Amino acid sequence: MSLPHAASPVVGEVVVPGSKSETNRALVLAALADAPSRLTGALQSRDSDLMIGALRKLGILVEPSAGTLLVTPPGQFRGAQDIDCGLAGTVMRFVPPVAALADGPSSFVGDPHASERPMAPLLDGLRQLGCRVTGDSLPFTVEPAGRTGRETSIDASGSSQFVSGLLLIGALLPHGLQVRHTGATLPSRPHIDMTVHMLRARGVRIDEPDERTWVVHPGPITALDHVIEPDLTNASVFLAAAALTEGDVSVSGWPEASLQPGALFLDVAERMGADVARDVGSVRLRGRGPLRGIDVDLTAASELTPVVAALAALAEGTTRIRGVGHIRGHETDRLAALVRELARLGAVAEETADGIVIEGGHPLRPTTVETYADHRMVHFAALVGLVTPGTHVTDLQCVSKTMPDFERDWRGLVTP
Ligand SMILES: O=C(O)C1=C[C@@H](OP(=O)(O)O)[C@@H](O)[C@H](O)C1
Ligand SMILES: C=C(OP(=O)(O)O)C(=O)O
Repeated sequence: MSLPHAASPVVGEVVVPGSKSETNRALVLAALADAPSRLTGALQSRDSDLMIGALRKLGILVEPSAGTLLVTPPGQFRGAQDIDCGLAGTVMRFVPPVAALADGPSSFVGDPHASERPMAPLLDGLRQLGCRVTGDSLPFTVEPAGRTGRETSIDASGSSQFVSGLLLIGALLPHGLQVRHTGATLPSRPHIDMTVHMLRARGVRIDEPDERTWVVHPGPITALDHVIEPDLTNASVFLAAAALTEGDVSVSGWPEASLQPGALFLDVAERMGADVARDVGSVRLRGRGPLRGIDVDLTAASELTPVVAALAALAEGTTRIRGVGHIRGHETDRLAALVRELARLGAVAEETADGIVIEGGHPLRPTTVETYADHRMVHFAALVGLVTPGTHVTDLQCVSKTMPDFERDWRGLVTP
C-alpha cells in the first residue's frame, strides 16, 4: 500500500477521534459503577470494540444512543469464556481484574502476538488478592475463588497498565486495595495518574503515600456521564507532518489541561525546532526549516516513540530516545522494529538498553516498511513517506486499532 508524498508543505486542520486510554477506562468504570453512565466522544476502533465485546460477555449492557454510549452495569458480573483481547493492552490488563469480581471463572484469548506481551505481574497481583489464575501470558484463566486479599506488590516496570488494571477494581474489593510497585522504573506515569483521576472523579478515595504505592479505599464507584478528549498521541502524527514539511497544522478540540502523555509531544516538537501555539481549544504547529536531533526521555510518553523516531531520522544531528526499554513489549518489539525499518530506509540507528539512537540527516530511500501489526509503525511510515516518495507499508489495516479512518484523514490532509 503506497503512502502519500507531500509535494508542498502540509497545511490544514484536523479533528482526531477520542482517546483510546480514556475511552477504555471510561467503559470499565461505567461497568463497575453503581448506575448507568453515558459516554460522549468515545473512540470507535478495534481496541474500543474489543473492550465493549469483553465487557458485554461479563454481563454489561453497552448501547449506542444518539451518538453516545449508554453503559449499564449488571447486578453481578458473570464469568465468560474466550474473552478476546486482540492486541489491546488496555483490554488484556483492565478486564481480568473485572473478571475477578464475577460469579465464576473466565478465560482470555488474543491475537497471536498478544501472547508475547507481558502479563505476569498483573496475574500475580490477582493471585495475591486470592484469585486462582492459570497461565502467565495469554491465553489464561481467572477464577475469583477466595478473593479476600487487600495488598499486592508487583513489578510494573514492564507496563503501567498492571497498576491501572488493579486500581480500577480496588474500591469494589471488600477491604479496598493497596498496590505497591517493586520495580526499578515505572513507565507511563501519566496513564496511572489518569486512572487515579478518573476514579477520584467517581467518588473513590485513593491515597498515594509515596511514589510507588497506591491505597484505594472501599466504596461505590459513582456513575458519571463523561466526555472523552481527542487522542493526543494520534494527534501528534498530524502535527508532526507540519514539522517535517515546513507546514502548518492545527488540531481542534485540544484540551486545556490533559493527563494524556500525548500532550508531551508539543514540548518534543518545540525542542526539535517547530513552532507551537497553544490556544484555547486548539493547538497549531508550524514547521520552521530543518528539525534538529535531541536527547529526550520518553519514559512518561513512550507511545510517542515511533513518531519521534520518524522526525529524528529526518532531522539534522543525533537523537537519543531514553526511558523506553519496555516498549519491546508493546504491539511489537518497537525498538527492534524501528531499528530494522530505519536500516531498510537507509538511516543509521541502533538500540540501546533503554531506547534508540538515531543519526539524522542520511538521505532515505523508498522502501516497503513492515508494520508488524502495529498501528504506530504505520504512523512512522506515513511520516517518512511524506518526504520520501515511493514509501509503502505492508499493512495499513492495523491502524484500525485506534484510528480506523487514518488513511482517509491522512490523505485528506497531505493531498487535499
Ligand atoms: O493505560 C493506558 O491506557 C496506556 C498505558 C501505556 O502503556 P505502557 O505503560 O505499557 O507503556 C501506553 O503505552 C498505552 O498505549 C496506553
Ligand atoms: C502501547 C500501545 O497500546 P496498548 O494499549 O495496546 O498497550 C499503544 O497504543 O501505543
